[in-house]
Amino acid sequence: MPATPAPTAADPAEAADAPVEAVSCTGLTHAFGDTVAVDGLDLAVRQGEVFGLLGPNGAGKTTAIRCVTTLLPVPAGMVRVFGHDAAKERMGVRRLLGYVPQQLSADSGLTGRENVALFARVFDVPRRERAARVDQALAAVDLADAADRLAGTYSGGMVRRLELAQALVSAPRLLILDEPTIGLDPIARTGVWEHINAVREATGMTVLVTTHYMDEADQYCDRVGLMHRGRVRALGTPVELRRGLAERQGAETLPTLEDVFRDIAGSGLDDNTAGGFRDVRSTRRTARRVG
Ligand SMILES: Nc1ncnc2c1ncn2[C@@H]1O[C@H](COP(=O)(O)OP(=O)(O)OP(=O)(O)O)[C@@H](O)[C@H]1O
Repeated sequence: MPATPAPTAADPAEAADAPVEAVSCTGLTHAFGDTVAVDGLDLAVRQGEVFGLLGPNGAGKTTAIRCVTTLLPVPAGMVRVFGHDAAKERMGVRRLLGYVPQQLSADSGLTGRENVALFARVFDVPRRERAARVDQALAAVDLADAADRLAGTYSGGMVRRLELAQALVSAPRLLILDEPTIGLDPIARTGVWEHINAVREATGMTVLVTTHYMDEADQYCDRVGLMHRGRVRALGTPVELRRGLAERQGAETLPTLEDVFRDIAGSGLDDNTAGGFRDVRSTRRTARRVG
């Protein structure tokens, strides 16, 4: 009796059943003048996962996610969000996502509640649902008690949680966070991640996050892509990547994710990234935001 062939990715039945990826980038390229920030990026983020895009300063992380959010055009290649073409269906894509950029998005002269309500209006949350949705978003990030204080009186961690509430008020299927914990103390960093995870578990939302903090990625991301010079150079769960390096090196103890990155980037880590993966520029931005 002939053996039943194993299904392959080319199997039309399986392809029809396969869930649409939350984010799919194919050959994405974006240049600023002579600087090629993203250079033929291939990336697939699965529905419901927390995916970490890691890499040193200038790797192209922010540029790539700005293409996914439609804030930057897609000059070459293809970007899809839940199957929608980011170049052709910009509004359709925007309705599916919440975005917390590195730059200031909370207004220090408004209360926490007013900040979130503003986003509810901008993102077309139906008028009769708005007050309840604003309350829910504030509660989800533990800011209900501080909701009527001016955001200018918030700590750095509270500001980041407020920005999270702004992104969550439209109930996005995909939450994109650019360096959500940069410049925060360890307790505030943990708080931000716990709130992201709680909302993800409650809603099944997909999370795409950029970070320099390899320890956070190790702890909180289901899968990571290590980006260097405009492309993802290694992809997998944190443990898979760490075990892979241990096998290559014949090491008895499990290396860290930072070791994996150093192995992949090798001598390509230049002066801009000396001293590890701390982002001085972003830290300054955060200092300005919360100062
Ligand atoms: N608006 C811009 N104009 C010109 N060059 C830019 C612009 N934005 C980014 N670049 C350049 O593109 C490259 C990739 O930058 P990008 O901000 O995407 O990297 P990143 O990985 O997010 O870095 P960081 O962690 O420092 O934010 C860098 O060389 C950067 O200087």
